[in-house]
Amino acid sequence: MGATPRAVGWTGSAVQLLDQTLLPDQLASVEIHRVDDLVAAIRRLAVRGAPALGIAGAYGVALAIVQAAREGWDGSAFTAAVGRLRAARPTALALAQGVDAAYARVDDGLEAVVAVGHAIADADERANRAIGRHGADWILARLGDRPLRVLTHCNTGALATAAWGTALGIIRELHARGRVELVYVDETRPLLQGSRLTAWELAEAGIDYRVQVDAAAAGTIVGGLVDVAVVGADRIAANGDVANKVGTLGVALACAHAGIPFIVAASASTVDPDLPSGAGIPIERRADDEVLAWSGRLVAPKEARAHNPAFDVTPAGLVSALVTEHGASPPGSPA
Ligand SMILES: CSC[C@@H](O)[C@@H](O)C(=O)COP(=O)(O)O
Repeated sequence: MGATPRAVGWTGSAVQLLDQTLLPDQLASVEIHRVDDLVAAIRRLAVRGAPALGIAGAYGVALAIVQAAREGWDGSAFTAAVGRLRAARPTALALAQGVDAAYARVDDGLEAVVAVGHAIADADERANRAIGRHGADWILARLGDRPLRVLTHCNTGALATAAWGTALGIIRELHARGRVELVYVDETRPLLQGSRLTAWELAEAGIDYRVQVDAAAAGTIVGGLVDVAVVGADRIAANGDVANKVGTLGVALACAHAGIPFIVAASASTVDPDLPSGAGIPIERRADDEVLAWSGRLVAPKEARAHNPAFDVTPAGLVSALVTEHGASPPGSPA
């Protein structure tokens, strides 16, 4: 079982992505040579997960420099391309942060912009390792130093980050300490990041897991089969409200009912100081066919319309602890 390959990289002239839409069947990379191809790759979730999107955003600005030189863009074509990249997915704060940090160095040239992408990736990996340690410490201090049954939603692992993972990084750390009995993996409708990606990462890491449909999560939690739930975040408002993959709120509500901890793991940069509460977090709406079709076949009447928000917002009051690289704290307090 090898280390999970990097989700995002820079080849010297192109963005390299591990195409996550192909997992778990194929582990294959694609090289992206045009900014609008990167925008399309982000929209179809070839690369996804907030921290990985931040790295892709920074390298995407480098790609814009390369493409502009190749195709003779003027300044407004460059700015427009960077704008399309920044807006490719609205909920993950990291994408805009990665694009903005790289764009601020454009006048210093390609290497300076690429260095921003490398620095974001390095900082993310360091943050994730610290999140893993702090999260495992918090959980074991409260639940007792024993093997635990953990539930997670979506994918927050190496595939979603520079390496290691946030919530999945805590699970990896607990496993390294011999403290994981079983992980319940919500499949994560409609795009199955749980069953396709998290289950694959757990299998690679040798961690025992069961995939369950999202609708089973509340019963599993309230039925006493789970000791703790750990999830990631795409954006956290200043008051601690958390936007994460749709279905997270249901997990949090079930944890509150069952009286078990609901832990959010994310780098401190995920907190958006400009948003007083979760009501202001932009929630991505995705295409109807993600819900209404299954393996290319319609599974609803052909006139059906879908409600397909990609994220939901969990109120801070349902979050037992926010774990960042700085430690575990009650949500809404300084991270
Ligand atoms: C460390 S990843 C944190 C979040 O980005 C993750 O939980 C999530 O919701 C990802 O959603 P996705 O739509 O797959 O990009």
